[in-house]
Amino acid sequence: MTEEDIQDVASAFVEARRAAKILDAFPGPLPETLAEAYQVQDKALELDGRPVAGWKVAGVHPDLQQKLGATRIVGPIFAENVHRLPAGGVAAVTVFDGGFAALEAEFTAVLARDLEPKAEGFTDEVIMAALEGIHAGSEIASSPLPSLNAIGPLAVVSDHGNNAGAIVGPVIEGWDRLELETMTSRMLVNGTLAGEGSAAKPSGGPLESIRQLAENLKARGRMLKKGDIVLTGMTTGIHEVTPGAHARAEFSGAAPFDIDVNAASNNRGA
Ligand SMILES: C[C@H](O)CC(=O)C(=O)O
Repeated sequence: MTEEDIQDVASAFVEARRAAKILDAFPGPLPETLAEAYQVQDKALELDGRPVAGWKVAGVHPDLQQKLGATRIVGPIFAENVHRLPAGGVAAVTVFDGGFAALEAEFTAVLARDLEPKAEGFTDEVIMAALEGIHAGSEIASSPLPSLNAIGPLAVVSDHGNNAGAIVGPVIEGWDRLELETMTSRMLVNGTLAGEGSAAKPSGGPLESIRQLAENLKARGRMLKKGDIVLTGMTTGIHEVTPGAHARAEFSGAAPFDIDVNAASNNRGA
């Protein structure tokens, strides 16, 4: 991609999100590498200008991991799209009506302090020492481009990692001592069970997601800061929704929370 391509693709996604305008195709040449896709993501962050309160991490399909040289991808979460439900309750979230929209039950880390790189790298011990806790949570994944997820990780990274928000629910009781398999999750959409899982679903669990995110951000001259949140990867599936949907997220060791899905409008995009 040329510098002009990067600018044009980033600007098209930022404008489409700002105006809640649906795109009928990827707006320009698709990046050929993840390095190019992150250049688009960084340009979009620069053009958008809103404060970032954290990051989402998603798995890369095993068939694509070798070609892309990664097992995870990441994307930013804007502060205004973070819903905090410390005791459970209901979050009213927005998605792009006619675009891609999905909810995902995710173990969600909150940083108690900056995650500084150490000589030994971002080890489990280094990460655990920087965490305030791991919470029940949900990603609101949405893009103005309905085919974004189907096109694949290069497209997803280019459009803000396909993120439109996060719910940070109650802290998981015993988060710092439980085995990953015993930290279970399930999501119901419109009253029907949509999927079940556990913290073991993203290979290596939440700490591996945070480690790969920290390495990714370091390479981009960024870092995880005190108060940041991290959506550590879907555990029960990618549950596609449309405005008007209602969902419930249930995690072992935490009160449940509910989600009301609304359409983003041009004065409150995602
Ligand atoms: C819907 C996203 O593009 C995928 C994702 O967030 C995940 O797999 O996790």
